[in-house]
Amino acid sequence: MTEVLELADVVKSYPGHPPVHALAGVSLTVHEGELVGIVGPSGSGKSTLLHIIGTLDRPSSGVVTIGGHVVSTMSDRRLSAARSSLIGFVFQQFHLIPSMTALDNVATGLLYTGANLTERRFKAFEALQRVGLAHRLTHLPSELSGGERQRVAIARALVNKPAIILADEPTGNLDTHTGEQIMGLFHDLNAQGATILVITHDRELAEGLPRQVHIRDGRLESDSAATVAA
Ligand SMILES: Nc1ncnc2c1ncn2[C@@H]1O[C@H](COP(=O)(O)OP(=O)(O)OP(=O)(O)O)[C@@H](O)[C@H]1O
Repeated sequence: MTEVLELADVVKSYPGHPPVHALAGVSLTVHEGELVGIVGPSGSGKSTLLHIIGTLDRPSSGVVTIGGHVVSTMSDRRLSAARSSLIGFVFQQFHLIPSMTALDNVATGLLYTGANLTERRFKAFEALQRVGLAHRLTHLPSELSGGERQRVAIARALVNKPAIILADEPTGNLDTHTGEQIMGLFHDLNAQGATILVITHDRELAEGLPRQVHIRDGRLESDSAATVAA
């Protein structure tokens, strides 16, 4: 199986008296085609891990490899160019552009690829089809339900076929039923081959995922994949 993500002894410390070790030596391997929940209580280090896996921040020490690229030492310029092919982000608050149609919101996921507008819109259309929103292309975010907004955000995340889809509390802003539909969509996309990491404080949500990694006090507390393998 191909390794898509590897964290090797990742430490992230914030200066202070005393310093805070938000990540205190995290090692984790995720293979292509996995659907993994990273679960932990408030203050456990989830956001810090999200920023580091998402290449938005760098570890104090340790190595992060995504899709075969060592991103922890990559220059900012190369990272900016590569990020959308490495990571597709899905956030709790959707983060759509209010003045843009669903189609153009998704097409923004291809802005740094060099594709022209026609190509970007065509790929955006295909991505919206994959999330079941081919009938909502010209709607603005304000004309969509919460679940539909999150589907647009998921289409934007996957439009450039990133190595990993990284979802931060993706159901946190949705009612229970809609949240279950969004998790169902992640399962479908995963069955089609997408590698997906869901970061959440919600143990129940994580229990519905094939692999769960628990984090506490900046350390991996347990990994269901390791339990199965042991
Ligand atoms: N910029 C920062 N400077 C100093 N300490 C920080 C900084 N960011 C996070 N921390 C500390 O690092 C630890 C982990 O924080 P982090 O935000 O990663 O946890 P979390 O699991 O995402 O929490 P929550 O679910 O409440 O957002 C906490 O003790 C936090 O106070």
